[in-house]
Amino acid sequence: MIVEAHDLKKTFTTRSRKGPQTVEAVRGVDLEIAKGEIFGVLGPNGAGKTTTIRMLATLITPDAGTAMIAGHDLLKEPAAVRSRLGYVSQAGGVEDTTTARAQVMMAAKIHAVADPKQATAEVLERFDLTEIADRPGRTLSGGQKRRVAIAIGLVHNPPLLFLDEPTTGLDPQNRANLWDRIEQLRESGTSVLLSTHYLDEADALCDRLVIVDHGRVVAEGTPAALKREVSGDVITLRVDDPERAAETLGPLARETRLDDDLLRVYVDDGEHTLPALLRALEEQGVKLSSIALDRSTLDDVFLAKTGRSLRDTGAAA
Ligand SMILES: Nc1ncnc2c1ncn2[C@@H]1O[C@H](COP(=O)(O)OP(=O)(O)OP(=O)(O)O)[C@@H](O)[C@H]1O
Repeated sequence: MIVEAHDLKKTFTTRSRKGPQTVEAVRGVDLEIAKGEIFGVLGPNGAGKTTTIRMLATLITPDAGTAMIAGHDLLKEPAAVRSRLGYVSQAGGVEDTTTARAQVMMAAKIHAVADPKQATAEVLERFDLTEIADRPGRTLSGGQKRRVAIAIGLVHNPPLLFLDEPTTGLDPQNRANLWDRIEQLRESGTSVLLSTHYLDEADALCDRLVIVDHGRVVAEGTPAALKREVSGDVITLRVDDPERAAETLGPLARETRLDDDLLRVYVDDGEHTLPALLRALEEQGVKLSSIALDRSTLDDVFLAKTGRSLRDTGAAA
């Protein structure tokens, strides 16, 4: 394991007009990241993803808990931990006035890289940034800035990279480009801890992930295992009498869930359950206005674990 974190906790206290207010941002998180894997932390806004990553990156001190990172104790050997990881914040951390090259070079010097000039040139080339390397940060596109931020995080060649919501705000093309680059990191042996509120990103990129909500891990596993655990397929129906439909279909399903006027029916094999399900509804005189069959998604996992949809929490999917 390159990261083994146990029972991490962090509470923030802020002053407001009503007096001090406390927010339990992280309430006991366990994480185990194997060498060479892309590990995801998926959750809605405010779930505690950034706080968790910042604790593991030595940027804030946990109130409780322990972690070993690349063989070093987070609390006792923070400098050793810091030298073994790259951290790319949500905002990106690219300055407006300095050139991309100067910013990467500065990071190389801070990390006491043996040949900073050479290491800078190499990492810029690796991220297709050589051509724009001598332009100031403010002239770069969103996608280029994100790549510069990753180059800054990787210039000292750490075995572990933390990416906090790396694709938020990027257009689909730049997002796809960054996904490819993150996958290349895995191929080169770098372990990646990635936070995201995008379901498709977690599903496409992560070897394993945790789903966090309100500062706690609510599910953990490979995307496929998590989806299997919830159920194979989901049949989503809009009907005139959802309660009666749910009662009728209960015996045919692993589980039924009513979400406003949408009825979700979780079954092992949707294709073969569908005819029986339609017959049952017809026999009961329930009128159907729409029906859809989907393979289950990580949102179904989130819904099953928390009782709400990740799409409804304000996080785009
Ligand atoms: N420095 C701080 N002071 C006070 N409260 C904080 C601080 N940092 C985070 N919080 C609160 O802790 C909770 C968790 O925040 P965090 O940024 O870790 O969530 P997140 O999952 O990364 O969310 P997002 O997807 O919006 O970045 C939120 O309620 C947030 O307002």
